[in-house]
Amino acid sequence: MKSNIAEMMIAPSLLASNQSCFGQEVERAERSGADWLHLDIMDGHFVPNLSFGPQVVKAIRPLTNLFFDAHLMCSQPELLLEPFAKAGADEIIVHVELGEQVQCLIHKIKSLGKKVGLAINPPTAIAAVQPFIEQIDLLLVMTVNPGFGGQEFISECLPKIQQAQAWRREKALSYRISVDGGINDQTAAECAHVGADTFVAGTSLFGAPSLKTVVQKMRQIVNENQH
Ligand SMILES: O=C(CO)[C@@H](O)[C@H](O)COP(=O)(O)O
Ligand SMILES: [Fe+2]
Repeated sequence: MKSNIAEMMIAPSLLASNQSCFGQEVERAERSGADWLHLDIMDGHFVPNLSFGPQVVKAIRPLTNLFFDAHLMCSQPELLLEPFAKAGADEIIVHVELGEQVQCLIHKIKSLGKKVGLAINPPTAIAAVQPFIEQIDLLLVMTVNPGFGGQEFISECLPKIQQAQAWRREKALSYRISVDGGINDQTAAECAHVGADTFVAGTSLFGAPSLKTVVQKMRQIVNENQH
C-alpha cells in the first residue's frame, strides 16, 4: 500500500466498470498500475441511486492488494461501518452533511482500525469540515453532486481544494486531498494545481479502451501539475 503524501494516487471507481464481471475488472485495475480502488456505496436514500454492498467487497478482496477506498453515500453509515471493515475496506469515507453524527462516525471508523475519510458535497461550505481536519486521513472533495458516475466536473469546487491545502500547510497536517466526480486529464490537472493529491475517476478510466494507458497518462499529468 502506498501512502506517501507527496505521491499522487490514482483511484479508479469500480462503479464505472463492467459490472457483469467485477472480478475481472478489479484484476484489470490492478494490472493498470492504479494505486487504489474507489468503491462507491449508495443507499437509495442519501443519494437517489443504489450500488453494491459489503458482500461484493468481500468477494473482490482476495483478488487484489489494491487499497480499498470505500465512499459511503448513506444516511445511516453507522450500520455499515463494521460490515465494510470486515469485508476488507482499508479506508471508510463518510459525508460531513450527516451533521452531528460525524464525530461519532470518525471515532467508530478509527476503532475498527481503518483510515478515516470525510466527504463534502458541492453545495456544502468548506467550513463544515474544519472541525475535523486534525482527525482525518483524507478529505474527499466531491466535484459533482453524488449519486451517479458520468457527470460534468463542477469547477466552483476548486477553491475548496485550495482552502484544504492551505489548512494542511498551515497546521502541518497530512490528510490527503481527494477529488471525485468528472475527473479526466484536464480536470485532474486543474485539481492537482491547487493541491489535490488523490484522483478518483470512473468514466474517464474504466471507459477507455486501455485502462493502463489512461492511468499512466493521468499519473503523468497530475505529477506535472503538482501544487
Ligand atoms: O462518488 C461518486 C459519484 O457519486 C464517484 O466516485 C463517481 O463514481 C465518479 O464517476 P465519474 O464522475 O468519474 O464517472
Ligand atoms: Fe465516490
